[in-house]
Amino acid sequence: MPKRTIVFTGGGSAGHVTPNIAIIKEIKEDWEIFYIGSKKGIEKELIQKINIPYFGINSGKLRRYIDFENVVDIFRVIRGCIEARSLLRKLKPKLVFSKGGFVSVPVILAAKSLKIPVFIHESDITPGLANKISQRFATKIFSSFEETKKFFPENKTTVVGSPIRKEILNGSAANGKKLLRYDDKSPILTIMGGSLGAQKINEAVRNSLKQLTTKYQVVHLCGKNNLDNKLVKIPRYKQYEYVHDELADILNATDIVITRGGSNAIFEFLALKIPMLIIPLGLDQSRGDQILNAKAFEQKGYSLTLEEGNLNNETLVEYIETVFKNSEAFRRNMKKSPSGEALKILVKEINNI
Ligand SMILES: CC(=O)N[C@H]1[C@@H](OP(=O)(O)OP(=O)(O)OC[C@H]2O[C@@H](n3ccc(=O)[nH]c3=O)[C@H](O)[C@@H]2O)O[C@H](CO)[C@@H](O)[C@@H]1O
Repeated sequence: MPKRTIVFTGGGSAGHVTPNIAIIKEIKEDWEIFYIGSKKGIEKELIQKINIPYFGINSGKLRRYIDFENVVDIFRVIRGCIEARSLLRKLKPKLVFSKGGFVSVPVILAAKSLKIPVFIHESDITPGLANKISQRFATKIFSSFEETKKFFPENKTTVVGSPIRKEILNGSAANGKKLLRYDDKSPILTIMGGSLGAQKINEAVRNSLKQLTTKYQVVHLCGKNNLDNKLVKIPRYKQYEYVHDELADILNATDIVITRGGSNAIFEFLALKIPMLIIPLGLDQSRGDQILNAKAFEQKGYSLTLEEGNLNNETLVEYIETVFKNSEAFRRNMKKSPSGEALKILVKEINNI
């Protein structure tokens, strides 16, 4: 029997791509898979790395306010819709699966116009603008957080959790330590500033390196173009722009983490039971979704939150100390969290279409 065809979309940041990758890896034996993303976004590199045919379309950044760029972007979105429609007519998918991000909007509009069913997944507590627009065209909506349900029509929304790439759960701590050339004696502290890095966290970490490296062996995932060559010789400090296959081993070797409040990252740390200090992106740079993600995790006793407005060298060291002291309690709470079935549920829903 010929394989059915599915088109995935989503991009702009890794958080709108890695859950798609988790699903793609599970269904690739049974489905013909294509990806529609932007021409230059991070999704292009991530998807080509797993050998899935990739189509780049025009897409405009969606903003909540009106300015000249916005007007130009409306034309880009229209061009994107035309391109997506012509691709979908050619590929004839049974389903479009979207993880959100602005590139997904033209794809979903095109799918709707061709009567192709659309599933969307929202990772954050409050929906992003793309998913807010897309929800009315979606056949089914899935979310990571229970709290998200109220933003979507009840009859088509299901809370499933966050689909996590299986390899993340199957890493080896021993291989991670070998890769880092770190020993078993001091705890390993990993810093992940979101897939695009995080300037303010990078600065605070680098200004506190003396204190941090005295106690911890530090791994700093600092984002593209954020390496600091002056620091390469510092003992017990390793920096990477972005890690791919090595991430699973590094995380499995990690004792404690400093992270942005990006939903996928924090659900991965939860699945691996790594105590977190979450420094969410502030309201000046986002709609505040990470602050809510962080609060929800803190309330459940998985993490501590340090708001970016209060971030400096002293508070960073002080808060990380508190997380370290409470690691056992955090781990105990994380062990009680509902087990991650998201991937299994989504694969089943896709196969049942
Ligand atoms: C600035 C911005 O808009 N951030 C949003 C974006 O974050 P961002 O793209 O940072 O998203 P997440 O933290 O959710 O996910 C990052 C993903 O990248 C992976 N990773 C990261 C670093 C690395 O070196 N290797 C690697 O594989 C992580 O394992 C994770 O799977 O999408 C999230 C999910 O909608 C939102 O919660 C964030 O608010």
